[in-house]
Amino acid sequence: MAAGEARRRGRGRRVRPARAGAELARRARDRGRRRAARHRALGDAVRRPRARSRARRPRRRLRRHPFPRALAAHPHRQARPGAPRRHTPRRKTGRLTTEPRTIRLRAPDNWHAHFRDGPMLDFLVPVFLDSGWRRRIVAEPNITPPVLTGDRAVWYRDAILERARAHDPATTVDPVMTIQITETTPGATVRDARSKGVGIGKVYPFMVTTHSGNGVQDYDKIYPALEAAQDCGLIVQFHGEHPSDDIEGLNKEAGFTAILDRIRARFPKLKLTMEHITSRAAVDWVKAQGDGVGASVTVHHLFTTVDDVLGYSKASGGLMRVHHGCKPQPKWRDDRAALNEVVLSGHPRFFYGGDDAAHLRRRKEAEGSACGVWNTMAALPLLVDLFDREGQLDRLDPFLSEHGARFYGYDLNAESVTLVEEPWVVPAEVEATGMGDSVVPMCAGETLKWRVRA
Ligand SMILES: NC(=O)N[C@@H](CC(=O)O)C(=O)O
Ligand SMILES: [Zn+2]
Repeated sequence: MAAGEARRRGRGRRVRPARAGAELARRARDRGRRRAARHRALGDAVRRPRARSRARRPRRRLRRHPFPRALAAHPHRQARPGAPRRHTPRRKTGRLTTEPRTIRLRAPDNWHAHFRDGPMLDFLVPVFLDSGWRRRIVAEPNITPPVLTGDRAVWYRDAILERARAHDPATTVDPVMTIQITETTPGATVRDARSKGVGIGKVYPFMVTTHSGNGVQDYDKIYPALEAAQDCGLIVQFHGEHPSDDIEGLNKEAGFTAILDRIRARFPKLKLTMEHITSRAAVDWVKAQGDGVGASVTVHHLFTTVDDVLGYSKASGGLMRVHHGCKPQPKWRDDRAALNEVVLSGHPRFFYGGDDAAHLRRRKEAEGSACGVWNTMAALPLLVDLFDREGQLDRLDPFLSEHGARFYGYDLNAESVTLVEEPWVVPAEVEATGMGDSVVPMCAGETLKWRVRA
């Protein structure tokens, strides 16, 4: 997004997190009072029971081409000046016609997220909780210095939990610990980390993404660590892009499957995840594997293509959109179609991993722009809208909170998160307290159909 554009958008507002929290709480109280008043006046239940709402919505077959519709409702279309705003249709519930629909989800897990460190950590943790991410969140290890050992992972988890408890003393958030596996990680370090409760090892390719200067060039060199991981049951997550300069950027993910084939042949019992996949090639590769291979999918890769980043889509208005830029970069429409199809089909080895990757505005809107999409706030509203439009709401809980939990060996969450079908304007930017800057969220300044209930 061009500098200053968000400010020009009248609908977007700059929100201070602390004030935003108070404001949300106040609005929630007001809503509760209004709802109670309506109950008293009308003596009726206003919230549609979930079972009934599902029963009423006939299950549609998965569209062969979900995108025309997804594009028509693409959030960026709504943001264009002068474009008609879409309004949430009010559903009729008996006599009442004004109460918005609600959906109660099993509390979602997020199998890939960046909490960062220092003041950014203080800033981000409350946003995760307020945006509905209140259970398991995989804490990526690419902080400074990186998380390379079990001891540092335990420190990081405690640091995240401390911030979470300060924001909400009753928090149920569960930061899932990771260690980064590099070419010099000894097997003993993997075993030690596992004994300290670390469940995931993370492999970044050399110099492909943020803080990946210590990433892997020669995958044979991580075999001792992978062997230990296979033995002690550490699941390994791969940022699946080939580090070789001989393989060009948009082909790096498809090219990486050759590396994974070799790893699979050598360590057939190693459980692994191909993360934040973006291509039909990756979808097909993961589908062709057995139970030991899973894949995480972000929300931005379900919605955007490379044209949205490079400024070729109508929605981009002909401008390069750095806030959509991330690694792996979104690919072509057919790749996005493959992601949508597999996720909406309910395939049990595909689960949500947001790759929530906040960067300060000055790091994004720069020559040498940092990669990463900050989707934490918009993710759940966008996913509910997508699954709803495709008539697949029944498959949203599995995608968000069941497939991943089963793959990683956890019980299903007992908690829930509620979303309300009410237009919600995503802030144009959020002040990054104490950092003299802000962070621009996905769908900045745009109106989404659903919002997370505080
Ligand atoms: N996804 C990104 O584009 N960036 C991530 C790193 C990563 O997960 O690749 C980040 O740390 O900002
Ligand atoms: Zn990431």
